[in-house]
Amino acid sequence: MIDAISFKNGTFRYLDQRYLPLQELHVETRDHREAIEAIKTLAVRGAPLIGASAGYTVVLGVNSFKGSKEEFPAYFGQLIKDVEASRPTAVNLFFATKKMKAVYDANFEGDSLETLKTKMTDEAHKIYNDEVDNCDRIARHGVEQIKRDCADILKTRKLNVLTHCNTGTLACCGIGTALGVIRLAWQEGLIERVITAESRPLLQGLRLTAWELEHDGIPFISISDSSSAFLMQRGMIDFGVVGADRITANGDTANKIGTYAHAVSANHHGIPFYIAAPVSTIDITLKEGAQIPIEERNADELRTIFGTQVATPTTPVLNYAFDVTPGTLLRGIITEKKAVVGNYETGLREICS
Ligand SMILES: CSC[C@H]1O[C@H](OP(=O)(O)O)[C@H](O)[C@@H]1O
Repeated sequence: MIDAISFKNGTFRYLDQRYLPLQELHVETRDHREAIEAIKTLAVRGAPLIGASAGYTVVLGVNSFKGSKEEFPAYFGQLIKDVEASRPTAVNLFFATKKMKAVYDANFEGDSLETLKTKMTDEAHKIYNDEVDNCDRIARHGVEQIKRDCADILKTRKLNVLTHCNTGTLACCGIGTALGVIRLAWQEGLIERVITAESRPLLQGLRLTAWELEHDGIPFISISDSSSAFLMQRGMIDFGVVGADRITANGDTANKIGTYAHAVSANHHGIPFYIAAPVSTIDITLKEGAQIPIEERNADELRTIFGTQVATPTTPVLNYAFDVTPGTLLRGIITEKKAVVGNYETGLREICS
């Protein structure tokens, strides 16, 4: 398995995804500020992995505290704020800090700081291990849903699947969410070919998903984001499955910019389009997608391509990192608990209770 992140003996180790696929560079740190920077710069990325990394980052911060127990509450509060300021959209990050705060609330008064640090480390590992398990369950539910929805096609041939950005081990701790569904579907002989949309501007699809699929020996082709509608029109895509960064109570879903366009095209062509994500990505407190904070990133991510200037430094740019796909365009939302199909208000509330 690809070693995206790990935490051993107080050291956080991550594979710096900015250099993939051309260079596999692992970084080790015991400094929570460096770990926060790794999340901000997408050295570490992907909603579930961001959540797990946020948990370990809190542990790094707690471990480096040298003050008195009386000084700890203020320090811990600032640490949580700093971690939560790293990226705004993936709700997994806040799911993780909420878990870490719960350990603090339950144990600070009665425990020594050393015991508290141990309990927080255990919680961070639990966040990571739960996401590994969630991927396997999501994959199972996803494959069963695809077998139902694509049964007619499967009578005569295998399926061609579109995916966007990266939702594999590099994003999810385990086999992946959408890519986990694809991996299991491939193992079960359902997949002819994977079509990975490049995912401008940081090219998570062209660089990372392609690297993971090549690593697994799964046949794929990469396309420009704007090609998906044309391939659908030509009958080259049978279904789409992507990940998520935040899903609201009505099924509206924030995911990498470009997802909405794929979903509109899929809907136009009558092609099933799924979200695959753990329950930790569902924000049931938000009624609809318009409430999701959408990250705007540095304009130079568009003006340059990995260090090469392609537009003038003064070119005006709007660089949204995510868009929001209405639940009405989704065939289903596949979670570790079940595939929610149809009434998302009811179905999502049920699995979040
Ligand atoms: C399995 S969720 C991965 C999710 O996160 C990605 O965003 P980023 O690369 O900016 O962290 C993208 O939205 C993926 O779908």
